[in-house]
Amino acid sequence: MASLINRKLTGLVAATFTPLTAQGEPNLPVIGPYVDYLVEKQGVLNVFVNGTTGEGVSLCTEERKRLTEEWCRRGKGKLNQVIVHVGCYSLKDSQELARHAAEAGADGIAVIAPSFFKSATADGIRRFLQEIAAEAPTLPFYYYHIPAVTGLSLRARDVLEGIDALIPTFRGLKFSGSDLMDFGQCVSYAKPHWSLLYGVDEQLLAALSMGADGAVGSTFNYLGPLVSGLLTAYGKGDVSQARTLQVGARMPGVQLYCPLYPEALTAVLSFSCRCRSFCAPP
Ligand SMILES: CC(=O)N[C@H](C=O)[C@@H](O)[C@H](O)[C@H](O)CO
Ligand SMILES: CC(=O)C(=O)O
Repeated sequence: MASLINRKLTGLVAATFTPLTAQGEPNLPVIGPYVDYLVEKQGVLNVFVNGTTGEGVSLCTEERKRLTEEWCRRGKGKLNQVIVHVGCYSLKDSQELARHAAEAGADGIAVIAPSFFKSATADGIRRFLQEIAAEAPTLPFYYYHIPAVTGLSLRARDVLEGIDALIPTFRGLKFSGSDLMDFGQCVSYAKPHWSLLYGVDEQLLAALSMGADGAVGSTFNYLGPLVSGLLTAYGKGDVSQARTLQVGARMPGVQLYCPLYPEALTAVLSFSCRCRSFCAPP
């Protein structure tokens, strides 16, 4: 088997939602059917767990660990890659989750920049990421850039500068921003073994044309076949068809402008996986 670190992540990655019970506990029995639903109905073979859509930062580390374990256990032999978001405000919590993800059998980890106390410099962010990545030295590591949520004004390209010297496991970027100039500069700087994954589903086609290797998004939970068609059309050079699929996709328009989106997504998936689930407050 190719070592984890050498497997390039491409194609669609579903940013999974987190099913909770009415008592606010992770609804673990839903994860098995959720995996089957993604594979069989959506044709999506990679997941990004405990991220924005998964409301990871609203969960405690114990809950995140239980979810990680269940996704890794249920995904085994069915999913290609389970990427776990381990970013927290606390460095030590993030390190603990990074170690745990490795033990649980995750295929990679990702970290968002902390955003309450914002690290003013790219160097500060790189060091924060380095201290987490070092705790899981066998796992591919991805930086998760999502400026509209973190409020961080630093360009992703600046964070990438020299990052592989600090983080030998660095394997790419999840870029959830609409600044395609910054994204293009990341593409231009990237090493061939990095994956540049785009995260604003509504303009994926534009990011493909800038060089995206794949995409991580919430809408691939329910628009998998359509977006796979978009990737195929683009791959064949049929931009007209890809555009028809992109603009016809009726994507929700960046979630942040749509405050009820997590609730709506939870409802759709509760229905699809035939179970009732809830979101994390607030
Ligand atoms: C803010 C946010 O959650 N962005 C997601 C990924 O990063 C996207 O997948 C969006 O959910 C998607 O583009 C729908 O607006
Ligand atoms: C879209 C995404 O990557 C997330 O929800 O974390």
